[in-house]
Amino acid sequence: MTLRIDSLVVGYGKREVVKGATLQVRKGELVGLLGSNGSGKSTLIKTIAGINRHTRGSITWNGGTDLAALPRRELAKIVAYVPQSIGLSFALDIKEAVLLGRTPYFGTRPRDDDWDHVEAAMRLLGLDELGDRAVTELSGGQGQRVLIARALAQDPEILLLDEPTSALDIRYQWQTLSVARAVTRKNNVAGVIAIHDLNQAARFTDRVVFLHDGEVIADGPPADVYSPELIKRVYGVDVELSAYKGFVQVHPLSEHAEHHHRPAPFAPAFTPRPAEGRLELQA
Ligand SMILES: Nc1ncnc2c1ncn2[C@@H]1O[C@H](COP(=O)(O)OP(=O)(O)OP(=O)(O)O)[C@@H](O)[C@H]1O
Repeated sequence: MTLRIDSLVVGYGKREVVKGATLQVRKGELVGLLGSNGSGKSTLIKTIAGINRHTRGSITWNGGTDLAALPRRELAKIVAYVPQSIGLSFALDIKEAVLLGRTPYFGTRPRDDDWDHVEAAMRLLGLDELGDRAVTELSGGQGQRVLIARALAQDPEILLLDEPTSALDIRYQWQTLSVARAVTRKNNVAGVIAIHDLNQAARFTDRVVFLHDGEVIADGPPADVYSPELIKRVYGVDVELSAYKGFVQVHPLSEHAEHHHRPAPFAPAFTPRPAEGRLELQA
C-alpha cells in the first residue's frame, strides 16, 4: 500500500531536473516535498501525475502497478493532482467545476453518488458559501479551493498538491492543510504536498522529503530532519530552531534578529573624574 518512486530521472530536453530521486509514501501519510525554487518539486509531482514522462526509474503503486503505463482514465481513479497555477478558464459554475473530478467514474451522466462526492468536497473547502458563481469570476484563492475540491471529489488513492496554499489567506491556508491532513488519514490516501513554508510543513505533514538540485538529500519526520545545517545547505539561510506546542519551528536569523539576541553594549552610568579624585553620578 505504498507509492514507490525509484531512482527517477526526469528532464526537459537534454537537461535532467530530477536526478535519480527515490522516496516512498504510504497510505494514510502526508509527505511534504521541500526544496528551494527550481529544485524539481513540481517536475516530480507532475511526473507522478502522468503529465511529465520520466526517462529512467519507476513509479509504482500497491506493490507493482506501473502508474506511467496506466490509461488516463484508470490513472485518474488513483491519482488526483492539484496544480500550482489556477487556470480555470471554462464557463462553468463551481459545482460543475468540482464535478469534473468525477468524470473518470461516470459515463454520460453523473449519478447521485457523484453528486454526493461533489457536495461533500464543496463543504470541506467552504465552497457552498460561494453559491453558483462562475469559476471565471472567482478570486485566485477561491479558484485554488475549487481545484482542491475537484481533486477530493475524485476520491483518489494518491493526492498530489503542488503548493496548494500559495494564493490562500491564513484562514484558508490552515483549513486546506487541515483538510489535506484529515483526508489522507481518514480516507487512507497517500498524500504528497509541495510546500514552501517549513513551519506549516512541520505542523501538518508526517514526513518531509528535501529535494536539492533534483536529488533527495533528507527524508524523515520534520523534528528529526530539520537542522540549521540542512536549511543552510538548501536555502543558504541561517536559522534557529525552536519547539512550539510539540512542533519544530524555524526562525531565520537576520542581522537584525541577531542584534536582538546580543546583550546591549555596556554603558557605565557614571564617569570617573580622576582629576578631582572622586566619582560623580551623571545626571
Ligand atoms: N516546462 C519546462 N521546460 C523546461 N524547463 C523547465 C520546465 N518546467 C520546469 N523547468 C525547469 O526545471 C527546473 C525545476 O523546476 P520545478 O518547477 O520542478 O521546480 P520547483 O522545485 O517546483 O520550483 P518552485 O519552488 O519555484 O515551484 C527549473 O530549473 C525549471 O527552470
